[in-house]
Amino acid sequence: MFESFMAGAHRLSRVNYAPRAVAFAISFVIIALLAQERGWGAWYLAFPALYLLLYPHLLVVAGGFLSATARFETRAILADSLILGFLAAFVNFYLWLSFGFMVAIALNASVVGGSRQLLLALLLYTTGAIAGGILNDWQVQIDGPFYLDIMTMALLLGYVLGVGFLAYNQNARLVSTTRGVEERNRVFQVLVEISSSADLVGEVQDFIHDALQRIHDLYPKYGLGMVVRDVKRPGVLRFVEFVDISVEEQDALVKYLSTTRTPDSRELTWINPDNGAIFQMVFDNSRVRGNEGIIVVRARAISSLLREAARLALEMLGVHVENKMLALDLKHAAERDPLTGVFNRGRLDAELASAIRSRKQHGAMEFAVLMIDVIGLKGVNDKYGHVAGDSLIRETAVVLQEVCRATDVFGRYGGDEFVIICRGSSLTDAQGLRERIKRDVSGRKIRLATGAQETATAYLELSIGLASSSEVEPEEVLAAADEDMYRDKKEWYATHERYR
Ligand SMILES: Nc1nc2c(ncn2[C@@H]2O[C@H](COP(=O)(O)OP(=O)(O)OP(=O)(O)O)[C@@H](O)[C@H]2O)c(=O)[nH]1
Repeated sequence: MFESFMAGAHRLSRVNYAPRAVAFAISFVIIALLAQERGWGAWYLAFPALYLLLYPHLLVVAGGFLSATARFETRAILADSLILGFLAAFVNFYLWLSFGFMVAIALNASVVGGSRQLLLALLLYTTGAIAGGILNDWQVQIDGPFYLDIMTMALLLGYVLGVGFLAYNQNARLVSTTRGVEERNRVFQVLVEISSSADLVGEVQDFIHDALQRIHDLYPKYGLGMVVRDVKRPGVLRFVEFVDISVEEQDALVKYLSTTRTPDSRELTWINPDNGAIFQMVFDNSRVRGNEGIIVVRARAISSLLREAARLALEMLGVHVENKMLALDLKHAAERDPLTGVFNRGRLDAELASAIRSRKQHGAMEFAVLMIDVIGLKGVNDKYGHVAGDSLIRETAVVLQEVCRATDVFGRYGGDEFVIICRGSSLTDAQGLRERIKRDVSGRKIRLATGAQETATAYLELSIGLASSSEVEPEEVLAAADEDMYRDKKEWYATHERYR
């Protein structure tokens, strides 16, 4: 009940309440004992009783009632100074009590308001003492019975220790709050860094690696892991990244996560049965495109802040993985030929431009281009229909792709024409590739789909043109390869007269 009255009071008033109430109550006992010693009448205790026993409680309730600020309490301390000065005169300046009052108000005022408040408090204490002295005809009796001296000293000591203890606690709380705020700021900063790094880092895997590394820099004592998996099929782990976790433990974690469903609470503690290591896992709940993010922390327990950071990082990860996958899909769609799945003309042009640039900047970077045309596509179209023609184009792409080296850039230039760009290759290398195609691919028997489950066969015939930057200007390589291809085609028709 009283607690609820007090709840509205300022924190400073609430902190001061208990020490004030206790110290005042003991002061009253001392005054009562002194009154008995000196034979003062009971009526003499009415004012001290009201002030020392009742006032502290009324004060804090009033503070609560008025929803008072800290100022209310600093004013109350000044009022205490005046009244305690008055009380000092009232007890005929009994030395230990007067001294104790003064020390207490000086201590209180300086802790709460610094030197200005201290000066004011001492001034008011003196004023109260003078006013009380005048009213009390300057009756002075500074000594008291020994046991009261000791009691007052003990009270004073207890009060000083109490205030010191409170100040220490307040300070400790302040330090821990400051630490919390600092940590929060660091976490926030890292999350911002992760977010902005997403635009710089190209691949999702690199992004996850980078994000995890940054979180690890923040919490270096924990081993960390980040996993993106298919929500419906937990066994399908799309991305897995670990920092500061041994290979054996990585294997155990991957195995465990492949078979574990998402817990309802989105949190899990897992103990590796092999070595007893404890892992905390936080699951992301925004299932972007059917994926789920998991952050793994090797720790007995994690702070709520780290948990919160993990959640935010996962949310961000979800958004960025989504964006990156979308961008990859778009990039894939933009540079691929829909019929064959190999690079389209746009990508081939870009690769060619890049090869031309390199050749111009670094003279040694030679490149060669092979232009390949399917002979007789029109005939296939006419004889078996366009489905069969498409099938021939697709099969040609497959067999040519097989013959290319990893460094070659292969694509469909348009219609029945394919291009291979050989970067960093000499003319002899490219000639070798052309020979390989002529030998291994040309003349191959191809099965063509002609419609509903029907097939036909055709022999793949190719005319191949070749040009290299070692022979012509880089910009002219493609046109030269095209020209060479027509020469080759003519030659083919010359030797295969019946196809005319
Ligand atoms: N089925 C199909 N046909 C295509 C496609 N693109 C182009 N063509 C056809 O392929 C033929 C290409 O023309 P040409 O190169 O003159 O025909 P060709 O029969 O290969 O003649 P040569 O190359 O001179 O031997 C044209 O008839 C186009 O209509 C395609 O995507 N699918």
